[in-house]
Amino acid sequence: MHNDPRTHLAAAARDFYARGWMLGTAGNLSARRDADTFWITASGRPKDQLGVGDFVLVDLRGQVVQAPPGRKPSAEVALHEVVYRHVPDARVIFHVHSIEANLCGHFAQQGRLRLPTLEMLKGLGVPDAEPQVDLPVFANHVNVARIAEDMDRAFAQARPRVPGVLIHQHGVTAWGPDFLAARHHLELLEYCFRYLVQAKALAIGV
Ligand SMILES: CSC[C@@H](O)[C@@H](O)C(=O)COP(=O)(O)O
Ligand SMILES: [Zn+2]
Repeated sequence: MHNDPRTHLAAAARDFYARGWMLGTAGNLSARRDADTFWITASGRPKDQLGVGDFVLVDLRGQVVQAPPGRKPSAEVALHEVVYRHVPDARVIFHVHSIEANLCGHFAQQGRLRLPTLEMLKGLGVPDAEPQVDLPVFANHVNVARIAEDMDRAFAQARPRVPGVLIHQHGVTAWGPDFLAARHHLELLEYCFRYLVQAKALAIGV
């Protein structure tokens, strides 16, 4: 039970809820169980109170493999599938709704958000001295399958340079090879978002 990914996902959800990133049931988290399947949060559950009965096992085509009674996979499971299919070393995915991520969507141009040239981008795998890195920003369709199609098409052309994407007026999705790396990637992106919002408020060019 100690190494059950569901326990780690529930702990991450409590942490992110406390940071204000998963309020009102928002967001969804997943972790690969093996090459073909991953655990994902059940839809509509309070993210500060998840137990092992709040996770659904699905395969990479979105088929439910195992679900506790009355539980359905996250409505956004298709977005997790796209990431797992295209990014072989993604084993954990965190999707949260922070205020700063949503404000930053408004700073995007042509579907890309230029990240600030911060030392911390090294933690996102960008070692350049003057990093010029864009985060992909996808439109938020009511039909989640349409967002997944857009992501699938974009990832097929080029995987994002950093381990994350933004969905406009919705939230951020970050991933990593393990729980700690995925959390660090999410924290670093959220740091960039806070930086951009505050820089804008102070009218500082980044
Ligand atoms: C608070 S509504 C948010 C949802 O519409 C959705 O965007 C979300 O992140 C959570 O959906 P869920 O089906 O619980 O995984
Ligand atoms: Zn969402």
